[in-house]
Amino acid sequence: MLTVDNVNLHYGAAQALRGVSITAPMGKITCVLGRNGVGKTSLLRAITGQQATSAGTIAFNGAGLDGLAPYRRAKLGVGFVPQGREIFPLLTVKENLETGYAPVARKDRFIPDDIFSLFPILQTMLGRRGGDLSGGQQQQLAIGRALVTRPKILVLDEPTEGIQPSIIKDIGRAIRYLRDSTGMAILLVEQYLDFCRELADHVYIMDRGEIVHEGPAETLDTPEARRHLTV
Ligand SMILES: Nc1ncnc2c1ncn2[C@@H]1O[C@H](COP(=O)(O)OP(=O)(O)OP(=O)(O)O)[C@@H](O)[C@H]1O
Repeated sequence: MLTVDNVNLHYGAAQALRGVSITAPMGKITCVLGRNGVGKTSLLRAITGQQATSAGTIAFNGAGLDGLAPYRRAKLGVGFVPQGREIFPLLTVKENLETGYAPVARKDRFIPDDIFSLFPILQTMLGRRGGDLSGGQQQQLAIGRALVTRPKILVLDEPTEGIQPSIIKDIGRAIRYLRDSTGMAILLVEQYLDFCRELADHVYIMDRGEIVHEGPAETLDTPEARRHLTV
């Protein structure tokens, strides 16, 4: 499992994470909710190694991640689907998927069939440029690219943002399938409450850089949880 223990993160003098502790067990979907700007993306940046922490520890399946560069964490099985998707617009869908080869052994440098079973549209659009895809298709491509790296934990930053409902359903199904078929850990950050309530095994809520609530998905309906989520 992923263990984040008492982590602080600063941008200059501004503190974005304050003593954050969470776990994301294998075979479970863990969801972190919270309003805009409470530190959700910063938490994922700390986990994936894009932003240095100023205190605390992060470990995955017993291996300390602190101080490791993002590609080293990818090699250890941390797959990341960033906010805004970060698809290469001028590369084809196939080439975008192949950018996921970097951290994998030479023998594993192929695109697993599962990706096309989960997202058939990617197969039909393999030769199209990433920039020509719709937002929802780009999100599927971003998840596909992360799966090419053979992650043991999939970390997703607001996968439903700006995406039409039918594709949100497909993405939810894919995340559930990945949990059940591969036993990977899934950690996702969201603002969309219903998506988390349906999908999550365990939820955390953040407010102003801190974890302020933790529990099973049903606890999202308690007045205390709602208070932290309403604008
Ligand atoms: N590169 C940066 N430099 C300085 N401050 C930053 C930087 N990135 C984020 N922040 C600040 O850190 C705080 C947490 O931001 P963060 O993006 O982690 O929140 P978030 O919950 O993911 O929000 P959103 O839902 O908008 O993505 C905010 O106050 C934000 O302004």
